[in-house]
Amino acid sequence: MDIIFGRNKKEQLEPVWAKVTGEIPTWLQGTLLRNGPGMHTVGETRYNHWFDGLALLHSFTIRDGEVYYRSKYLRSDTYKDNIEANRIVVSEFGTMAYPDPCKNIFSKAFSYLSHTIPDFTDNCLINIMKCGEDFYATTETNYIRKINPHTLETLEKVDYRKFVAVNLATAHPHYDEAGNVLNMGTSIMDKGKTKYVIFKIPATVPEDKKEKNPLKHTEVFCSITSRSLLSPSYYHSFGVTENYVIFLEQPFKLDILKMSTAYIRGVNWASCMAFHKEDKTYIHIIDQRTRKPVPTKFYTDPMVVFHHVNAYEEDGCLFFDVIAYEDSSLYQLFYLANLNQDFEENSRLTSIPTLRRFAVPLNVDKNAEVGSNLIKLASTTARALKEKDDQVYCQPELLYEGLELPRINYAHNGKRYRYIFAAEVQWSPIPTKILKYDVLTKSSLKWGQEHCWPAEPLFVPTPGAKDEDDGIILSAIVSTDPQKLPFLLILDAKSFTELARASIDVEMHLDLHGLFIPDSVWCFFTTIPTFSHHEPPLTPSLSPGNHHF
Ligand SMILES: CC1=C(/C=C/C(C)=C/C=C/C(C)=C/C=O)C(C)(C)CCC1
Ligand SMILES: [Fe+2]
Repeated sequence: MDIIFGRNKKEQLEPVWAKVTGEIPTWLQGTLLRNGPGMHTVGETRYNHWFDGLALLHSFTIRDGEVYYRSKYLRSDTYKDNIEANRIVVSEFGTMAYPDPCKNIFSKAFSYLSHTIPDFTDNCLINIMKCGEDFYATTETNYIRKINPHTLETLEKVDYRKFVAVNLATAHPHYDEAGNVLNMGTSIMDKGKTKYVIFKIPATVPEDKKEKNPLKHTEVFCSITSRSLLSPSYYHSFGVTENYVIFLEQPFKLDILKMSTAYIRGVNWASCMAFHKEDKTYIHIIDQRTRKPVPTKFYTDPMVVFHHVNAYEEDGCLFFDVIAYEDSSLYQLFYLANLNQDFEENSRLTSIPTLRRFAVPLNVDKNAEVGSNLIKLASTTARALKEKDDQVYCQPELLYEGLELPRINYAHNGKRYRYIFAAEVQWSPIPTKILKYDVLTKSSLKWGQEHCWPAEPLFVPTPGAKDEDDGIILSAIVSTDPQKLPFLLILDAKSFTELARASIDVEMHLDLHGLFIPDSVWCFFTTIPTFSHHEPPLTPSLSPGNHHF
């Protein structure tokens, strides 16, 4: 297991052709671009946690039934500083690092304390975000890194703080139909307040505006004051519907005082986060029309959510589906020391990830009896119990046990939907199968094969699709069997049967998240991607001249 998780992966700068078996649908043309940790040791030093690893971007380009692969380390400042020093010099989630061992530790500590919030890493290893015509590698700090999605080159380092006052931001933004980005971040102790800030980055900038970079037109959509100045909630994603935003202020919290002294105490950021099992989970529902939270105070039992699946409005209710845990043990499991030979014993979750559906009444009858259930629908067993003082206690419906890394047909984001594509996980954090879950019939289809560890399954719709599941699933599969090459799996999303696989002779890393860029998007680029002389010889159908750029 150490080999799969902890070993540094080589980058594959020259595109390498895959061996394709089966048939790739001819309409499927584009690039699957994904991100995840790839380097876990630098010189003699080793990261403690899998989420610390240096970002390795990889892409699978699908053209005319063929696939080629490449990968490249994100040349973040963190990467460059580490490589130059030949040791880890920048702190990550699970590893505190000391840039200059010769320098007087007190002077360094003093400079950190005087800032309260230290400068975070730009090792953007979690996801890829599309912002206007630009693509960014993202993590959860205030930094994102622009990348060239074709060559995987690293471009500008962008500090969110230049455009919106946030110290942290999620790696899971939402997009509306026009491509505008909606994201959330935490602003820590700014002007005496700690807030959760929802912000919008426009997809396009009006012609008459001087500043062409959409980020420069970022606007704050709404802010919610944290319940506590010094211990805001940690969150990894949030939900949207057509008219609302859903934010869970969960009892998995950051301790800002601990963070401000972590450096001198020699502890990592992860140790400054704690699950408060005695606290509630507050459900904030923000009305997009008024840009204000609805007045009713909704809450539920303590839980930890990393991934929101989807949400929608129907019959006067707001439904939201999340993958929830009973505690924060997931983050504990990814310490590399646990992901070793005795992995089966050391990496058991203490709570299994479950798909839970919440139903929130949008018009709360002030005169409803205390204790009454405000959800009067036959379609769900989720309840919302009226309490005194405008409070409503929400009890979810448990839909499925043992799934993570959920994706949907994004055309249904914020709308009524039926299918969830996810990785099946049981008591260990390792996906063993890919799953299609039907929230209507509560039935599932699965794909799995011995020794195969699938990555997050991504849905790509068929052009002109009618049904929600008209399309294909893409998932990068790594194998624990050294004899077996990793491959890009292409499933028919309806039947969940294999259409094709593209095996690639590289040591592929386990990744986290990414996106698919259909070839039609390339034509928006000012510089049309051309094939460099490093690339494999072009077949006539692959030459740029023959392509529909
Ligand atoms: C560096 C850093 C952070 C990094 C968090 C990361 C890298 C989280 C990754 C989460 C993943 C991959 C979850 C998957 O479900 C914090 C804690 C935000 C704040 C302090 C500085
Ligand atoms: Fe995630």
